[in-house]
Amino acid sequence: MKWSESTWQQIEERYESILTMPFITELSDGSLPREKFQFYMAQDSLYLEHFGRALSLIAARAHQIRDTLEYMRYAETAIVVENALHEFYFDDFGLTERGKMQPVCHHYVHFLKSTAALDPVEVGMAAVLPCFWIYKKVGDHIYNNLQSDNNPYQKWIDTYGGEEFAEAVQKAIDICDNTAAETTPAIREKMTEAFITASIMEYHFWEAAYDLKMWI
Ligand SMILES: Cc1ncc(C[n+]2csc(CCO)c2C)c(N)n1
Repeated sequence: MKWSESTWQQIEERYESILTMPFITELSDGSLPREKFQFYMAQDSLYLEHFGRALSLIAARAHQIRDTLEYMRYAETAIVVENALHEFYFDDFGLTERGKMQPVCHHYVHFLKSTAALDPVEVGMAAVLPCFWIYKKVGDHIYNNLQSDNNPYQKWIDTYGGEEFAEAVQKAIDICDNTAAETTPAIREKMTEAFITASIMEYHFWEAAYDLKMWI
């Protein structure tokens, strides 16, 4: 069994629990309160900037030059393309500034950046994978269960349902599988651990937005 298959099995239950979170169900039916989405967008905008930096570190450290190129593209997409989505929502939802990074976003980006900088590069690759893979799965789930054609969050939903995004995600999974196959059992184990930790952080990112969780 591929590394990605056995690792996904270990987060399957957590993934299922993401699908029933109020943030996700209300985003799907369009009833999510505006202030919760605003909180999410502002934090996500900060997240993307640092996620792009983590991807750039991985790009620099990748063993294969073709993987370097791939992670450079991911970094560019994270910063440029995804930011366009945020700009749209900033205008549309009356957000003027991103504000301070709040606890869950802070925890997640620091985990990603320290893993990308200090752990073996294989572990960094595994740590950033849930960001792609979970968003793809959640995006598809929402897309397939759309209840209204007048959803204020439609643009967000479309971003993660597209074909181009699907290809990028599959490529990131394949790189991790090839990397896992070539590395040691100890590093493979650390890859799995990092993947699980990042998956848990994805859950908490949405939970924090719904609860508007801020520093005291
Ligand atoms: C908390 C959080 N996690 C994942 C994503 C999704 N995402 C961000 S960058 C990227 C890949 C390159 O575009 C993907 C899939 C997000 N927006 N926010």
